[in-house]
Amino acid sequence: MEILMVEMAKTIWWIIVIGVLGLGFRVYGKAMAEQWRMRRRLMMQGVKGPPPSLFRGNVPEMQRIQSQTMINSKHYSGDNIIAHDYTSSLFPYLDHWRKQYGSVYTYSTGMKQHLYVNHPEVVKELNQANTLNLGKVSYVTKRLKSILGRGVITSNGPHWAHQRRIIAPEFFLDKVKGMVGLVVESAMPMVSKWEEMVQSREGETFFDIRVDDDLRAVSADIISRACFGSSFSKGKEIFSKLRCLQKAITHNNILFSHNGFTDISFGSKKHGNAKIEEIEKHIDSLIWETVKEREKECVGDHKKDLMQLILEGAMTSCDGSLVDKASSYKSFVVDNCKSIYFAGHETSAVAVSWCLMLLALNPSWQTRIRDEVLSSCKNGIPDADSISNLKTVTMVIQETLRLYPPAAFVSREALAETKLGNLVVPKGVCIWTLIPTLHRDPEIWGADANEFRPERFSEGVSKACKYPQSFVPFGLGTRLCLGKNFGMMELKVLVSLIVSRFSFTLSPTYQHSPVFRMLVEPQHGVVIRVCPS
Ligand code: HEM
Repeated sequence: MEILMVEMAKTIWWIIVIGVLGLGFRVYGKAMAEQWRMRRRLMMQGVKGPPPSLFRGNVPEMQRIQSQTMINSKHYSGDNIIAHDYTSSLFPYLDHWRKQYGSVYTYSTGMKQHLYVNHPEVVKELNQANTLNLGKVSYVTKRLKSILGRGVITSNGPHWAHQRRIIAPEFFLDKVKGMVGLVVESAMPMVSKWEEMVQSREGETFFDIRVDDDLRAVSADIISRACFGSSFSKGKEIFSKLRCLQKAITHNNILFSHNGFTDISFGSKKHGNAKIEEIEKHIDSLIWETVKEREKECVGDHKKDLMQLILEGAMTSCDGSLVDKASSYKSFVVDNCKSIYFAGHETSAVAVSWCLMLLALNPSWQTRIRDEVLSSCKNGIPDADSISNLKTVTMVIQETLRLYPPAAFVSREALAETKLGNLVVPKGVCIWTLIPTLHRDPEIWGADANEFRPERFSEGVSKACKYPQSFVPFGLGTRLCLGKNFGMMELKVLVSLIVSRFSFTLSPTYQHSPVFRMLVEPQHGVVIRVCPS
């Protein structure tokens, strides 16, 4: 009898195992078949691409190309640095396939079919597609959940549209103009600190400054004060935790690592290790504490800064039916604060670092900026009026954003079948536009596309290149960067203040090594060699 019971238990156990495996294979098989169907539909429209393996798509080839590139990596210096199209070292497989299949091709990472789009005409279509059918890539937003939550950057559909409507007014041009003074105030302590450092080295012929951390701190201060008022006293801690989180998340390739069965079954948890979850919880509670402090301080008496708009927006969202119930008041507020914190400070700080690197290699442009700032701005300090006269500064910043756009990709997922001109993109396909490649395409920018020539922007973007819609440092279409005006103003102020006070070259200790950590940033920082004037 006992033996019979054991045998029965064993049989039941095997039935369960076989049932679960069968179900798993069915789900997996269905998802795989879907991917193959998407690929076939794209190929029938003339889109080519590397042949994928059955389970892992083109991931093995991506890994092989990537490791080959690491072995062959070169050392860059001087003019070589500017000419270096770093996409060939950061995303070598994309570059490899572009040369093989052209500027529109398809590839697979197993459970995801991708469409690479770097043709100016198709990018234009993407720019003009005024539809909620193109959202952010869902598997990437899952992986970034700890840092951006379900805020405006990562959400889609009506929930995204609602959040964007709440945040957008804070960054209208007239509002941004009113924040110039605040940006100057935040930047001056750093500039004075650098001046003191240089003066204290009297007698020495040069002084090296690693600019990145100081710029990050200034940019963090700016965004805290501009968007969240004085109540963000915990800002410093939040920023340093966000940076830790960014490094922890980008330890793995967040964009193109293999998305297999585990991604379908376990979603974001697969990548969530204990360290990431711990930092996330810490950041969320820091933000929530500051919100509570602010609510306690006084009610209804606040100036309408971004924090106030988000708080009011969260109230209406949670009362109404626009947002599904899971999105509570707390996560609405925390996620949007986190998003603005991240989007608003890393991007600007990295852009100024790259700009100083390029100016260090081009001292004649430093002189032109210095002359312009000193002649247009009282005491060399920009204000709401003089900032719009800084034409040379603007050109240099545009050229920096062309050669070193901090955001490497515009990415979208077709949430429903979508038409881009003549191309029908099946539902579920992820679309990738590699911004630096588009910005260095000689077809668009001419034979000098790999050179630093700010004068190409002297008559605006429309005259700088053949297809103006291909200049996309702030992204494109309906998801265009919300902080574009604010970011440009901030860059102009910082570059003007620094360049009008210091002449500098690139320190020999600078190691040119762009790295992708959600943004393309200088892996070892930018070190400038300041010469006392
Ligand atoms: C140099 C500075 C900056 C650069 C290069 C930059 C770049 C970008 C890019 C490429 C996107 C994605 C657009 C797309 O998918 O088409 C984006 C989105 C966004 N950026 Fe920026 N950004 C900068 C500064 C800022 C600042 C200062 C803020 C806010 C204070 C900000 C807030 C946002 C937000 C909220 C989004 C999401 C918009 C949406 O999905 O609707 N950015 N940015």
